[in-house]
Amino acid sequence: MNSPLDNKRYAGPSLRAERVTKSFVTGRVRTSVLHEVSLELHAGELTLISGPSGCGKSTLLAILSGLQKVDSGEVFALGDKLDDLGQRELERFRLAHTGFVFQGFNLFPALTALEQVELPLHYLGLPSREVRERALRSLDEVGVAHRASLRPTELSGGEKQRVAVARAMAKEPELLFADEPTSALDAANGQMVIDLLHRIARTHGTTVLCVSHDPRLLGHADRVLAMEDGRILSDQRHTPELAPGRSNQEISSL
Ligand SMILES: Nc1ncnc2c1ncn2[C@@H]1O[C@H](COP(=O)(O)OP(=O)(O)OP(=O)(O)O)[C@@H](O)[C@H]1O
Repeated sequence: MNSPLDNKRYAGPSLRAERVTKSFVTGRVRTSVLHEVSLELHAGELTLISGPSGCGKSTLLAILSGLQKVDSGEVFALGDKLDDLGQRELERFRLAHTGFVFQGFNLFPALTALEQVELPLHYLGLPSREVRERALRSLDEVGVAHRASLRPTELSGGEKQRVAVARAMAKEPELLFADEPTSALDAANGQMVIDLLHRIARTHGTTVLCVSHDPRLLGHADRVLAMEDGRILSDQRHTPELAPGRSNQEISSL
């Protein structure tokens, strides 16, 4: 097995789940959330997992990203079996190879947009100059470089989510996970964020996995997995409605 800290360009499916089951026990009640879910995800694609509230989307994302353990079954990320990694190795794997975008942005109130993006790069141990260059490049890529010195209270919802995307991308992760990234946004900003995630998948070869119950996103993914009651019911490929020529200036105007 490769070391989990190797720079990974894995030729097979970047994420693979084999007959994954998961249940939660609350008091005396056991809730089965995932029933033998199997899937393969590939680099350079935006895959959307859609389905009604409570069907297990976030649990599946948490398992595929190593945040939660399976009850049975196996998960492979960039060729590594996640269950074989110890807690420390898993944390290092996630730091080096994964990025996350959440519904609530998860920005630190006291930090400027630039500092939010720089923070994980410092954790990676990169030299200060590279940290600054990468963070500025990442903010520029999502169209908010002109907001670099502002704190979250001074940013719109769409700008906050774009800073969160920049923070996730600055590490140049192979795997990018987004849990309901557009739920707190209006239609125009929601579309902008999903198109950004799609563009990132295409231009960086990133595996982007997005879970959402927002039907407006369906047309913006390369692939849609429809979930219900802890099972994947369908797996469809799309030609996404994308605006590839959108400039950063246009993005900034939203
Ligand atoms: N830590 C936990 N402890 C107990 N039950 C949990 C836990 N996490 C999730 N569940 C339950 O598992 C089921 C699936 O939850 P999950 O968050 O994966 O669904 P979801 O499809 O992402 O829903 P939503 O769209 O509302 O976020 C729900 O019934 C939820 O209450």
